[in-house]
Amino acid sequence: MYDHILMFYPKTPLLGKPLLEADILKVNSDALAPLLEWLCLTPKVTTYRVNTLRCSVDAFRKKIEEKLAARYGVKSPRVYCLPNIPEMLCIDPLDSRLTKAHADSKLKEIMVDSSCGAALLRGAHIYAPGVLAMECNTEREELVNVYADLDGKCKRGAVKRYESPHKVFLGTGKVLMQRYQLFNNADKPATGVAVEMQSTVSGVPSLGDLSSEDGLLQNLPSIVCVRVLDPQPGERILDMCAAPGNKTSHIAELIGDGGSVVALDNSASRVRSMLLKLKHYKSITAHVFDSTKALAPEAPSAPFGEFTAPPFPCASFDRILIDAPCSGLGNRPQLSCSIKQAKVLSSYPNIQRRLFEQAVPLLRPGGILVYSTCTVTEDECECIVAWALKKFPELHLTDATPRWGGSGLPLPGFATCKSRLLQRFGPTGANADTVGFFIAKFHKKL
Ligand SMILES: C[S@@+](CC[C@H](N)C(=O)[O-])C[C@H]1O[C@@H](n2cnc3c(N)ncnc32)[C@H](O)[C@@H]1O
Repeated sequence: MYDHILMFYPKTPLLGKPLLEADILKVNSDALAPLLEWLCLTPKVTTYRVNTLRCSVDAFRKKIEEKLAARYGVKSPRVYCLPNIPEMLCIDPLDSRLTKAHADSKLKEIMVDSSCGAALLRGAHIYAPGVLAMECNTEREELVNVYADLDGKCKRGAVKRYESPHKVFLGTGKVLMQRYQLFNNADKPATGVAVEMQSTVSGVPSLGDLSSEDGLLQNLPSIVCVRVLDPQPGERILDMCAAPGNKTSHIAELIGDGGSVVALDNSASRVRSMLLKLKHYKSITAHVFDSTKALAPEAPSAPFGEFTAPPFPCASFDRILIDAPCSGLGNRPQLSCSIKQAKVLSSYPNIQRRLFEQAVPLLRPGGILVYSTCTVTEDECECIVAWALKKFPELHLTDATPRWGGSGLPLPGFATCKSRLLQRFGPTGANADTVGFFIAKFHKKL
């Protein structure tokens, strides 16, 4: 798919860390190399979720099409909906003639860090803090080659061209801020768009983030995840790890803002910004709270209106989402992974299991529990499901539909018919070129 990129492009986000790589898929080790290479590549399709409480999908589609037409004219890519998820809009990549495969030797260079590089491959422009280095005498409006520094060794503000075997060409951009604006004032770091991307090697249109109260730039599996939860009007729904609230708002929209959505997160700053973002939704209440303590086991069960804050009595909720804290290794493109130690990876299953231990009694018999992660490790995905089914005989695994991902990976002692009920977004089996993600759906027996 990327054979037109002749220069260095990473084949693993964990360059030089083979032991960490091996921890990702311990059982399905044959699938590791293609998975790592896939993680380095950019998903081609961009997705927005329309807030259907405020705006019609057609009206939001029109806004996107106008932006695309202003930028790309008749060569604008297609904007379309998918079956089963009418609130989602997809934007195709650009015609391959508009993608930039090679650096132009006549242009100067700028360097960005790998996370900024990943964002621009997905259509972002370059904000001032993302620029690591810009060559001397680079003028405003000048076109430059943009490279990412995968080693993390390029010095901020460097004047000379940065040379490294691990710098990767990402595309060309138009300079909007010069060196003196970017690097000369340590007391007041520059903000705003520093380089407007013109074309990238990924072919994803460089539109920046068009999110507003009417629509949100959101990865396809995150949208599918709330559709799998399938919230219904009037229900009591718990979102145990809610910030920044992107799935919480989707839940509220699907129930027509008529029901009760309780959003918990243990990060006070993240809950503060979530509250600001979600203030227009009547159905949502948010609390700074450690969800591993969300259950009040001794509390007598009570009508829902009688308990307004956590911890909650048993059987308080009709549906629960555990969108768990995880290693985040499903992020794409990952040019270089920030996790350096195996012990960081191995810390997540512990908290994921503790969240489950609270969620199961909090769910009413007959209720629905969805477990999701934005990662690809067996330990945080299929192994957690296998553990939960053993530990909680009252849980019954059900089909995670609508289905856009592939099946779960096989594990010894875990029946294939069960793996097929899971949704894993990876390099194989999925019907969408998107980020890595995992979804499991459980029904609590009556
Ligand atoms: C994957 S993010 C959630 C993303 C969110 N569901 C969304 O779609 O916008 C995981 C969240 O879990 C929160 N978290 C981590 N440990 C937690 C705990 N013990 N209790 C509650 N939230 C926790 C983190 O602060 C983080 O915001």
